Amino acid sequence: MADGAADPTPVLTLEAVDVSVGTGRGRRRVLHEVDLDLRAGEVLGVVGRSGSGKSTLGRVCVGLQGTENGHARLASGDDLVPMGRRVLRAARPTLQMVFQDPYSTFPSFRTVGRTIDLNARRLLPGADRHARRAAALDAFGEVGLVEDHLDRRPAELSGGQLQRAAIARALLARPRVLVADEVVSALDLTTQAAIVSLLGEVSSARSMAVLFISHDLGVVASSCERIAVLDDGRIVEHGATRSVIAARRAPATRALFDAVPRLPGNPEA
Ligand SMILES: Nc1ncnc2c1ncn2[C@@H]1O[C@H](COP(=O)(O)OP(=O)(O)OP(=O)(O)O)[C@@H](O)[C@H]1O
Repeated sequence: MADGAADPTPVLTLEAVDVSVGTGRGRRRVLHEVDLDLRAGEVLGVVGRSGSGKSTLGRVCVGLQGTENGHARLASGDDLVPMGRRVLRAARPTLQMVFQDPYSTFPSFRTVGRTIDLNARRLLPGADRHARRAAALDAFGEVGLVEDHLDRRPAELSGGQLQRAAIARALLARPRVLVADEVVSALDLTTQAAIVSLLGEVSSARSMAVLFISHDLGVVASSCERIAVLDDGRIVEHGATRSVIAARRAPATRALFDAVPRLPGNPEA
């Protein structure tokens, strides 16, 4: 919401979602009965150790991951889980995901602007070249980039600038849900803080739900008012960040808490 407060109406609600992956005897369940709601204007943190199922959960939220049981309902009432191809195709642009490595989004041989324009052709059907460029410039402005950045190749931008460009690319679709999967893990601490704060700003300004995935409880705690802790594919704690961290009921939460480095002389850091 524009005033910075989250709208409690869910944009997406997961109910008892089970996911299994692999085939034959290697098939196994990696998400168990996950309940979660994503709210407009809110950055919801999902934290868990490596392999706990965070990315799988993120993919469920954008309709990229098939599920075995449960529902993933949009505010419109459409369910992503048994959703037919036609409905999913219509909903997909409003569900966007940004990944850890922005170089996977932007091929090295194209300017960033060219890649974004190729996406814009699909996401903004009917928009001519000038309208697409204007939309890209708008999105760039929103993430703190300028026109000159559009005309550079990925190697000519910093990691933080390229991650901003990846967020801008996702914003072109005017998403209702943005899944940010370890988007700051490869960045230095100052750039991490800037990107985290940018996600909060765009979520609030656009009344967009952001699912912020990280293995780092410190990063999530600094950026999300509400968090869910995943362990072995189950949400073991879920609630206001402050309370979850203060109580640290689940062993997984305690382990993540203990992994956050403390500065000498500042036990609270
Ligand atoms: N397509 C797949 N085939 C087989 N196993 C898979 C597949 N996708 C995910 N997994 C397994 O599911 C589990 C959850 O994976 P997922 O990537 O969701 O975890 P994660 O918490 O995001 O891990 P990381 O932080 O290391 O990225 C892991 O054990 C992973 O090996």
